[in-house]
Amino acid sequence: MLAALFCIAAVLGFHAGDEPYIVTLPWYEIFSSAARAVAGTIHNPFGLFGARVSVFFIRVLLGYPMLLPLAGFLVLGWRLFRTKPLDPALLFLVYTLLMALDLSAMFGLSAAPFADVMSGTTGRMMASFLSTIIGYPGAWALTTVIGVLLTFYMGWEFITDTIARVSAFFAKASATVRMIRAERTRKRREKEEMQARKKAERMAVVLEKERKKREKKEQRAAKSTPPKPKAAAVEKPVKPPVSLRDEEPESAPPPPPVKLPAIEPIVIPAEVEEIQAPEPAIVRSEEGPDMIINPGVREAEADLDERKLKVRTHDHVQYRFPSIDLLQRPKDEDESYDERHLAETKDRLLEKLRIYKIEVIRIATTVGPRVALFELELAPEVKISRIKSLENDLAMAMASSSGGIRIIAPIPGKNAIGVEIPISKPRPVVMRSVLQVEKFKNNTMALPIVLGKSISNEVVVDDLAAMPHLLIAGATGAGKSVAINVLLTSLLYSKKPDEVKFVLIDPKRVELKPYKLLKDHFLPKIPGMEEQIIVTDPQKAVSALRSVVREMEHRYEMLEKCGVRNIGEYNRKMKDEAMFYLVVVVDELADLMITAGREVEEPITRLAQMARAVGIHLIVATQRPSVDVITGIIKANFPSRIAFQVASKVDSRTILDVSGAEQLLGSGDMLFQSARMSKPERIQCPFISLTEVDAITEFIGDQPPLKTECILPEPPSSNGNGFSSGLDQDRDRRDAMFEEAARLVVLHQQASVSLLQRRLRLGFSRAGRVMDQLERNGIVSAGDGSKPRDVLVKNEDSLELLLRNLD
Ligand SMILES: Nc1ncnc2c1ncn2[C@@H]1O[C@H](COP(=O)(O)OP(=O)(O)OP(=O)(O)O)[C@@H](O)[C@H]1O
Repeated sequence: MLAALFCIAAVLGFHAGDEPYIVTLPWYEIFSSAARAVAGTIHNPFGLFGARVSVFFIRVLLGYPMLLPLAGFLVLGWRLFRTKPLDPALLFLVYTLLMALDLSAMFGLSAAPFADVMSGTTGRMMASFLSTIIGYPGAWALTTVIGVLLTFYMGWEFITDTIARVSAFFAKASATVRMIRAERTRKRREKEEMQARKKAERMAVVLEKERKKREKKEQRAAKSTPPKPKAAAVEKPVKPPVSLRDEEPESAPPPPPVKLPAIEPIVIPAEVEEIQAPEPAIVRSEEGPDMIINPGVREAEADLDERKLKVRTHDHVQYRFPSIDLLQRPKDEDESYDERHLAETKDRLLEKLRIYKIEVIRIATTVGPRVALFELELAPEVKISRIKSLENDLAMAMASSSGGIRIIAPIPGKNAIGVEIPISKPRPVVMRSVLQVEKFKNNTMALPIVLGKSISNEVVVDDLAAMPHLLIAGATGAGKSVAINVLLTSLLYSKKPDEVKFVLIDPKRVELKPYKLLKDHFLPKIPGMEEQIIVTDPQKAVSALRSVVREMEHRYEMLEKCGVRNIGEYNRKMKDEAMFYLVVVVDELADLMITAGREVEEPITRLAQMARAVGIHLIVATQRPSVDVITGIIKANFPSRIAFQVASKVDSRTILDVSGAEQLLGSGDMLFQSARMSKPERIQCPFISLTEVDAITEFIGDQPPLKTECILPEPPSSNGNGFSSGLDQDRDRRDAMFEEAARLVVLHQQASVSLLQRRLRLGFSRAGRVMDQLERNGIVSAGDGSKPRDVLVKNEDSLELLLRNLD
């Protein structure tokens, strides 16, 4: 590589002025005293030797086209240095050599002034030979055709690949710059919003002070008015116009007019005037405090198609990520809200609170995709416990025919209550809009999944690997299947087929059908159930789950051997033998629990308890949120849960431990609870249609399959639960590829899982198992972290003897 680099630099440093000295200086005299005498006059930056090399390449060989094969050598050296497979680099080297010959012959045919440095003696000789035999036009035609054919058949892939890499590099760089800019804008906007909010608060205080001052003046004025004997009622102080404490019964007669001193105009400080800027909007109110409408989060958008779409898998298959254009654009991008409806709702809320004698000093609202959250800050003397006891009454009092009202009392850490109320003009959330954000495009999560949009319109993206398992429950038709499609689609848009695999269990037989098309890319095979790409039979589902448990046990052994604690560390250490993540999706746990009960609960619990560290994660959905399906033990091991609309408070408690899901609106309106959240968060799940799912799966299914098959371990027989005993049986049973693998490692005297993967086209797990069997049978040494194993059998004869004895 260094030699190629030096030659390229020397050729680029070629200077015609050096020629007279060099032609008289043969190679063997380069270190002589005569050479030293001319050294001072050499122009080439690499001295005498550089000049000698450049003259040789340019004058004697092929001229400047020699740079092409030199670049070919450079690529070859680089791949050697990185210990990567050499086949593509060798092909490129042959291509560059042939192209250099062809180009220098072409330049040899031309009469251009620079033709001599572009063709060299060899090029000119080829040109004169060709023109003598087939004439000038014939020679031109032949060299052109050869050049085109060579490029088309040998160099095209490399050229397009290089262009793609370069453009991906620039796209990444520009995305980073855009992200930094967006981040700065976001921070600035946040700061402005914070300032505006503070100003609004200050304004509220100023207004409150002015109001109190006015009240006092009015009271003083009323007192100083001489009493009129026949009009005792007028002695009553005038009630302040704005207060929730204003508890005068509606039937009371209006106070008679009193001549009040002229009210001083309220001087609004300059800074308060600024608040009337559009963000945040303020809804003025004649009764009760003004309402601030929070602007909500504006997500930084990003074009997902600008990332590198064409990638290579570990087994060197080209894979293309699905384009964002397979997803439909939102029909209506109108982000406006109905301010009148908000003001009316706020008035209704205050009216109800007034009945309970609760004073509100500040109101703010955030308008989400389907509901608005009203945050009501209470006067300091109002006790939170009182609010808690009123929670149900308030919900009933505000109840609308469509439901959807949820009370959060108190909002964690605040003396405020939150009331979520459906808005009159819902804003649909579609899959495309939640994927086209910086947050998703530039995420560094192991398994990024989009959950939807929060009430503040923030796109919620979480890492399934950190969750580490997800339970989804809700009544039929509430949006579970759409949510599962959303989760799987998020992973398909961000992960390559060698990074993640799915085991799909669908007792309902219809929901996950479209994913059949992913069989050559994302779905591993399970021995004994090859015909069931998506597992639909409950008994087979048990076997599939047991097979995953085996895989988990096997992965633990691999981590132990490598001396690491989790998949992240393992993949960092064993880059070429990285483990893929495995996501197990069960759509309808109830159907499985009814037919297989304990048999299914056991592997699910085992996986939920242990599989996190080895990159196996569960997504389990059910439409029956009852305790016989979501048992205590399952619940305890699924700290992250999603509840869609359910029929009763009891169901909501079964899923989330709190009520609230019974008040949801359906159609993707959900509550998400994770281990790190104190209260569930309301999120609108994006919508993705079956047509879109079909388009994505067809797009992936049409691509060339991976070379290595991914096969999970054979599940233990269904008699008894013997997971660990199954492991011992597996030790005794040798893989069908065992002998072939043994011959391969002995022939190459090299033992690595990636060699078995590549040469025998085995999946990662299976290759790992075969390697373990080779170790147990004394063919290779035990693995020691990242150090390669030794091959203990030194020749093929000894191996054949050993194999015969094994049988
Ligand atoms: N996120 C969403 N946005 C808009 N509409 C939705 C959303 N999710 C679901 N829907 C609507 O609700 C319908 C039913 O959704 P889905 O099939 O996901 O329900 P489900 O909970 O899986 O029902 P089941 O348990 O019967 O399979 C969808 O066809 C769609 O019209």
